[in-house]
Amino acid sequence: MFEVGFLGGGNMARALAGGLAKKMPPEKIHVIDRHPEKLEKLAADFGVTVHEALGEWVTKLDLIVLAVKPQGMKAALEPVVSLLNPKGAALSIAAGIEAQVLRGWLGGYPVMRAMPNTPAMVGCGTTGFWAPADISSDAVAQAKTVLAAAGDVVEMDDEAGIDLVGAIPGSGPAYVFRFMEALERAGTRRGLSPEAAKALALGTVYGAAVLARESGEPFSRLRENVTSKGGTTAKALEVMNARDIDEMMDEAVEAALKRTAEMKALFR
Ligand SMILES: NC(=O)C1=CN([C@@H]2O[C@H](COP(=O)(O)OP(=O)(O)OC[C@H]3O[C@@H](n4cnc5c(N)ncnc54)[C@H](O)[C@@H]3O)[C@@H](O)[C@H]2O)C=CC1
Ligand SMILES: O=C(O)[C@@H]1CCC=N1
Repeated sequence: MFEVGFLGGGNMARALAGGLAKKMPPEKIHVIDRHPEKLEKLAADFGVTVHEALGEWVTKLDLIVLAVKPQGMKAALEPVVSLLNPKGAALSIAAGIEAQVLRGWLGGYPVMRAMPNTPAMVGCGTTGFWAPADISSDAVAQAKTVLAAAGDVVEMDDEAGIDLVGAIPGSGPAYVFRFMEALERAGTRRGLSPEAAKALALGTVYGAAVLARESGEPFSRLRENVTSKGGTTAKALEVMNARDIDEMMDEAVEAALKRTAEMKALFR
């Protein structure tokens, strides 16, 4: 079994390490973070090996997962370079920093990229994964093992696919939560208690998602199943269509992609 280390023990690392701890010996999962309280919680919850400082342990890692915020990545990698296991590889989950750039910061070390999302915290992640052609099959298999422990993994043909994964399932939970907030507000405005409004909005989205997944039907068919001719749903959908929800989502995804391009340019 391989040894994996997470550089950064924040939200996403916690999600991935927590999932992985159920699939492999947790002591083979290492995490370093600047916040001792995050490390204590990771060790207590999952039994993973935690470190407050870099050291010899890094030299034994087969896979190092780069899980700090993009802005702090370059500084975080500098002291790591001299400790890297020459037989290993890196997997970055950071948005907007290209593999080539990371590879440069890591002195030529091989770098794969992934874009997870926060539902990974409950094992329901949707993660995009891409590996350059010169990465060893062992490293690819290890990276996929790490990512698959937190949900579905979709392999991308090229690195640009990672940007799209970022703009759809990566940021997407926030789009859905924003919709849930709006539905909840529509309830409270009409006199529902906050608890009831929250439960109704959550049940709506949860039930719709499970139905879509289990039935495998096209979303349009599922929508039609709800929409009786001349009924209430049709009237509500008329309002949404009049505001052009397709155009709105398209613009939202485009804005996320534009920001990714800006970030990539900043880090080049
Ligand atoms: N939150 C999300 O929905 C998604 C985040 N990502 C990416 O995942 C990465 C991590 O994001 P989050 O987990 O949300 O951030 P976070 O802020 O929760 O975690 C980052 C952690 O890195 C630690 N850290 C920073 N510099 C360090 C250093 N030099 N050495 C050791 N630890 C250090 C911080 O203390 C923090 O705990 C980011 O690059 C982000 O782009 C990717 C997909 C989705
Ligand atoms: O907003 C962000 O930059 C990160 C990347 C995908 C989700 N969160």
